[in-house]
Amino acid sequence: MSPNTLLTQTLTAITPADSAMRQQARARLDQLAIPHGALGQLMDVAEDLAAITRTMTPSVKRKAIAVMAGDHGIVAAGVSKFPQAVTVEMVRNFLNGNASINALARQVDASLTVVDAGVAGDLTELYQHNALWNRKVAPGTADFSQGPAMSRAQAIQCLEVGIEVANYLAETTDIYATGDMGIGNTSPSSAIIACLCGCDIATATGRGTGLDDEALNNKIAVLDNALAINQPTADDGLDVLTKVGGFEIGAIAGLILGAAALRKPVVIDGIISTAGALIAASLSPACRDYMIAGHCSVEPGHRIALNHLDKAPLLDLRLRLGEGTGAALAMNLVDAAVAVLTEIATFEEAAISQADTTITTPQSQENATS
Ligand SMILES: Cc1cc2ncn([C@H]3O[C@H](COP(=O)(O)O)[C@@H](O)[C@H]3O)c2cc1C
Ligand SMILES: O=C(O)c1cccnc1
Repeated sequence: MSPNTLLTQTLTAITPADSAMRQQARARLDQLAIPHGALGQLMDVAEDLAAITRTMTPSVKRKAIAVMAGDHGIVAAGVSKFPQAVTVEMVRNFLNGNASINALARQVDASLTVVDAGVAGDLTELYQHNALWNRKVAPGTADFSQGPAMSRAQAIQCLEVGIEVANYLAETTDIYATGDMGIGNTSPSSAIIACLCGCDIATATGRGTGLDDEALNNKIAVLDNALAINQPTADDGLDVLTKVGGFEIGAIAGLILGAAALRKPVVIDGIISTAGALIAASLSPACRDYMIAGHCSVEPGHRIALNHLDKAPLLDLRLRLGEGTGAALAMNLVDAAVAVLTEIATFEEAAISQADTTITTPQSQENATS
């Protein structure tokens, strides 16, 4: 990588979240007028937000969801239940405001940006739409069951698309969420997870949009063979993205890197977004600090990837959709985490009696007198 590209500048700008601010937040959370730790995972997110934003009063009001779209040559091997045309059709649906992500983004008052990172179909008539970015790297990846999905230059290009989106939105955004659209994209996601988490491809592969047993077995065989042909370097995110990735997955990884460089939180959606998160973490381990895992989907590889990133998902609702839906839903809980940190009084502030540290049970009284 040459030193002056957007990617290298962004990687250089990423530093770990602030541990002093994390400690300060934890100290306050420990003193809240509740039984110790009683708000559970919301308190962990509150601590993360303080460390990410370097303030005890983080704001996550201005929410931006970016849906990265791209197509996949590997659909020719019969790995998805739906035809490739659905990718374009769903992009149109997003722009008309009628998709699942539109409904859930409205619910949390989040903006929606749709990025053509590599859709196979022609979107020319839609580019006039302000919410759609034309950053088509190529009309779909190559079929990675035959050779690499993309060139190394294209992998860097799609990462930089995501960084560009993060930077463009930065001025009006407190918190990002990732989303994806691309028929066939659970296949590259499972392949990325197998490579970067070091697990068997069969354990990381699921039914996607609803494959039956026979089609699932075919998907596993296709992916197993694709990994044997491509031999991605197991711990090299750029090589893995190049050989078995997708343009929208690279753009998701770039969005995460961009958010981390800007010191803003980013809520990660389902298996496709989490595959992007693995690529991002492989390029910059510190960027993991800025990720909030929105949910855990039904796809078996998703749990493996979240464990590898050491991220506890906020929701487990049997979702298996993508588009950013799980991340949008989790934004409600991120709002709640801010309220926990900024609105709840401590024992001292609210003049509430603290827990007894010398609890007297009949047994301990007996011990004391004997
Ligand atoms: C109508 C429709 C809307 C979607 N929205 C998200 N996906 C999700 O399903 C696709 C991945 O599954 P697979 O790898 O099995 O193709 C992606 O487009 C993902 O975003 C959809 C899929 C369909 C059919
Ligand atoms: O985990 C996801 O987000 C997912 C699962 C199946 C299909 N599309 C997306």
